[in-house]
Amino acid sequence: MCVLFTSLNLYCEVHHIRMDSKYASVGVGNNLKSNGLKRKHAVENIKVKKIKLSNDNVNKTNNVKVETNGHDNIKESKVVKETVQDLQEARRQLPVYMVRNRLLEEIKKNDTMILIGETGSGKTTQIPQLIHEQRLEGAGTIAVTQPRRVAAITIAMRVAAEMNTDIGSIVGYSVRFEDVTSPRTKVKYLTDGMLLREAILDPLLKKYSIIVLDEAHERTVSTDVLFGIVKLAQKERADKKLNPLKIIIMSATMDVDTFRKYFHNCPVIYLEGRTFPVTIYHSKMKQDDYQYAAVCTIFQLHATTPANHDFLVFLTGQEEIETVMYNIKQIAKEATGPPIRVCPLYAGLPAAKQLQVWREAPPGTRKIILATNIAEASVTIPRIKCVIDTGVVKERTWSGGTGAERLAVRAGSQAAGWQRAGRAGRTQPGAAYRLFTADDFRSRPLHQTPEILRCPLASTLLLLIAAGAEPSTFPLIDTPPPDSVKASLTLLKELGAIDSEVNPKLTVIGKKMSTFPIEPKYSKVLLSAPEYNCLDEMLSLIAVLSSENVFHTPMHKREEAIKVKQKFLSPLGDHITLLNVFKAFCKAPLKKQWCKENYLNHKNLTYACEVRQQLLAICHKLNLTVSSCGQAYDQVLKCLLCGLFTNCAWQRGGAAGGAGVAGRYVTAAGAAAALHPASALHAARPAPPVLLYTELLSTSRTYMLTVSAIQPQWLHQVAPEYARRCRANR
Ligand SMILES: Nc1ncnc2c1ncn2[C@@H]1O[C@H](COP(=O)(O)OP(=O)(O)OP(=O)(O)O)[C@@H](O)[C@H]1O
Repeated sequence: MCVLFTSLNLYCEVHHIRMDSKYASVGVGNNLKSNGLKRKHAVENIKVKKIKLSNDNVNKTNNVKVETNGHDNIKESKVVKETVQDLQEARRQLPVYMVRNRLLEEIKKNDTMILIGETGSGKTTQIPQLIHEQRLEGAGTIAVTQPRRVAAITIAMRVAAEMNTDIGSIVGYSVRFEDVTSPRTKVKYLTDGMLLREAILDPLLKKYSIIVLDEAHERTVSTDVLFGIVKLAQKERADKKLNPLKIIIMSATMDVDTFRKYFHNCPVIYLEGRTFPVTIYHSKMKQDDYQYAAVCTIFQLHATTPANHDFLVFLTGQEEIETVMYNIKQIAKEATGPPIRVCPLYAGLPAAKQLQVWREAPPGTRKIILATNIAEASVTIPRIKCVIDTGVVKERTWSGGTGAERLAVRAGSQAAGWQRAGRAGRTQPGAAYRLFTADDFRSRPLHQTPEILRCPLASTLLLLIAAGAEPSTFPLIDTPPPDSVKASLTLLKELGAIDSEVNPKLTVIGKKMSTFPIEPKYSKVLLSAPEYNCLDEMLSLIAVLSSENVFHTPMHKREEAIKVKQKFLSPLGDHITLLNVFKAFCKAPLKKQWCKENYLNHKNLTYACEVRQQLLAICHKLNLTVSSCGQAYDQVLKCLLCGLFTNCAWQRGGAAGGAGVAGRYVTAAGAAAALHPASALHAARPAPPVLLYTELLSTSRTYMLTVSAIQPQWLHQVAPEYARRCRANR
């Protein structure tokens, strides 16, 4: 087991000042040529403001103090919690804090500005605090958006601690299903999706006097839409002589040219310097198996570094994280080095479990965090000394034409590489081990493709229309493919959410749909459920469908896991099977143990319970009657069809094809699709003539995921107009 690295220490000096650089992706390192970032994207001939840092008072203190007993015996170390003084001292060392007066001047002067500063320099935690200390927000509130909920929560907590105040008072956060703010809140961290939801109620976002759009490089659909919303809100507020809106766009690695053009050539402020260096290592040779390479690297480092050096490993998804976690635990039994605590971190993990990553491990124990790109930007996980970057990311792309999604593991962008490396070097000097070569890194695109160019747009368009915008004229940085927009508008029209595809307005049902933070097809299902007397079942089912896979099929116990799954299987298909699982989980007294015995994922089922609670609260607000249809599962499937009627597939050659063509279907859009081998219906004979699928996924073939058998006439009963069109087209 050996992975060879070449050391490319990009830090010639720790507190570097680049007086000549106009390049946005400052990332880590001061040598633009050697880190592969060319200046071809530099903004030429613009008024670039540079804030120069002084090295004088830069003092490398770690704000988690480790008291040792005089020698290097880590096991006997005592971790001391940060006091208010410690926190203030740590603040003073941050590059942003050191140039606060200059920065505040710029903020006062400009209505809109772009701020570029290295990872960990203090943009997210300090800028809003500094603004508030000067009361620049006036009577309004400062909103700071984050692409991910875990970042919004942990940063708000950090800022509240630095300001020595309770979370939810002056500093608060608002994320999907959780609002920890009060009328006193002046600094509010929130996900971009939440601000977008607020824009439905007030498109001018009048309660905010300053909006900080952080991690702009991520280009999530919600952030892209928000750029347009705040730009329009700023103009309209000025035109109507309402309270002015200040906009600050921030990142360490953004494409400045594009943003600057979009925001009327606003000033760009470059902030230089970071507190701690990060040394970058690249693999000397190409690694064919990045999971294997990651495990090798973990144990190489484990044997040679002190226990208080925690590791952060970037992987692509939950299954991969669980496999690597299993391998680490097995190898750790015989490996030399301190005890290990492995913590997963991915979007589908229940909120409380995600936050466990921020808990201190017992002294003398090494924490190894296995994360998806949820931990790539914004977050600070104290004690992370080594980042292990597999260099890959799982990316969904969607075809508006067939409605199929393609899920592929791809090489990440250079910006992602710098962001990942930037998770080290935040509370102490760090290192990033890239499991790919330097040449490979240099050949990668600078930035990833914006999400808006590759994902379904129905949810976003619904919110946009709910906020009173006209999709065809709405100012977006990048225009999504016309067939994506058309397919999404058609879907909204068919769901009854909008009155027309041209100049659309929300219908009554569309307005209700927009209050649910889930896909429109699912909110339509919930709104239809009282009619079928099954809202109780649908809440459970939609909650499970909004979570990650609840089945746990370990490679080494595959046969047994499949055998155990049989007891939940329904001949009607996967949806009722999932309902059986969820009902049994809710009844089980010792849930963790029960999940283990039944090869079910305890975390994902717990997350589904959380989601169900929140959806139920919204249903109560909308006065929907929650009742159960008992065992009348036809009702459940008909109700599901109310939202998913565009997801039907017919057996090729008709039902007469029998068992010979099992698994070969054609969707309403004309795409050939097969039943996924994991489906409860995969072995059904004769194969059901019509299926309802939840997702269509293209890998080597196009598969239907989470599927149920339906009666052909149901489609006519539930969506007669659509059924007629389908029949005419088939
Ligand atoms: N939860 C935390 N625990 C300990 N230190 C923290 C925490 N959050 C922030 N810090 C400290 O504050 C510094 C600044 O963090 P901040 O998130 O403001 O940086 P940033 O410039 O926004 O970084 P990025 O571009 O990566 O988002 C960190 O480098 C770290 O030293």
